[in-house]
Amino acid sequence: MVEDPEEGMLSWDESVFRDERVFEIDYLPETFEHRESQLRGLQYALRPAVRGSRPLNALVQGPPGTGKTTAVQKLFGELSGHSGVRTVHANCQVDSTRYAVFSRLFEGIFEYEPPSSGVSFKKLFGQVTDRLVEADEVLVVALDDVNYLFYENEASDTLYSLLRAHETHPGARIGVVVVSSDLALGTIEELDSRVQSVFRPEEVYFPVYDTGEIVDILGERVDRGFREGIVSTTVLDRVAEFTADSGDLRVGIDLLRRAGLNAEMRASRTVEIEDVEEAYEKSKYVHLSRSLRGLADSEATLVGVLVDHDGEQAGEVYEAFAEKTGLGYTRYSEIVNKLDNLGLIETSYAGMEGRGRSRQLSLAYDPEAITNRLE
Ligand SMILES: Nc1ncnc2c1ncn2[C@@H]1O[C@H](COP(=O)(O)OP(=O)(O)OP(=O)(O)O)[C@@H](O)[C@H]1O
Repeated sequence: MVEDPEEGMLSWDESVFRDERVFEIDYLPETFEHRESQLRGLQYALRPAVRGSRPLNALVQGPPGTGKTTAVQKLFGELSGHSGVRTVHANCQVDSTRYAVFSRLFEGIFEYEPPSSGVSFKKLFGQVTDRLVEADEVLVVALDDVNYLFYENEASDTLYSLLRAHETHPGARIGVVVVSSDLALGTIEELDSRVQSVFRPEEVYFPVYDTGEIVDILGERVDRGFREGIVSTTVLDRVAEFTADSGDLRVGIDLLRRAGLNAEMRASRTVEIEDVEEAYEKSKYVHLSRSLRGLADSEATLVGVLVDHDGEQAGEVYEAFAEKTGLGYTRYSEIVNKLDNLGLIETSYAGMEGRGRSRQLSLAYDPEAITNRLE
């Protein structure tokens, strides 16, 4: 390495990072501390699969960024090493209808995509279950971010098909792990009664990490991601405080990476508190970016309309929205509810009437932060 003559300065070919990939969103951590009891709970539910039996269903709940997806991925990785077990992870933010979920299952099982049109749901379902029976495999399905299936009114149908598969297609063995980060959603209570009567899941809760746990987890990332001596304990503590305030570990991981880039920008060999504080101005929006990324065009359009009509009555906002999209009031109301559930907007009843059109709609984030991320 060529040393820059000026002490403490990075030269062109130096980096504060040892391995920047550990801060990427889809990096699966090697160590997974502070989730022992949750892993045990899930293992208990899924263990029958390795013996060739239908596993228990599970309901995983907890706020965003508390390790739910990572826990499921770890266990699925272990399970898929067993012959006779097939695991498929569906992200309902992407696959938000029953048909899309079953297409994902088809792809996971056959290892190629189903034809893009002309296949009925019934046929797709039959192909999936026939194959499972033929191959003598147990299927474990994760419905991650299941709240999106609820927003589209598809949750009951999807679960009903999966949970009753062994009755409609004898010999099929399917277990479901339902994952939700929307705590306002009473997942089980919101399902149709016909589904509730067959869905008695093992419940596993993921609480937010406390500051000490965050320091442990992020400290491990720092060791892997940064070169030695770059991030001091004081700086790590500051990152952990910001992370604990948001409750979402993603904020901390994003903060570390951005703070490292800021230090490099200053050509500094150490990350300082000021790098972290500057980074926080962006990292605090990781949740916003993630929610916006999952929106359909018409939904994003409504968010855009609200930037210009922030705080107005639902009826007024609708007029501007209809002008852009031509969509009807019913669809508009559904989108408003979804954005409300996602925490992107806040709704309140302004007048005495308490009726739909008199609801007041406000953005839950700084309009400028939204505009920058909508593009
Ligand atoms: N105990 C842990 N050890 C190491 N990394 C962790 C731990 N818990 C979470 N993470 C990391 O935090 C990030 C968020 O975790 P994950 O995606 O599993 O959260 P989640 O609860 O599924 O979030 P959401 O509900 O928003 O989907 C991931 O990058 C993951 O690697």
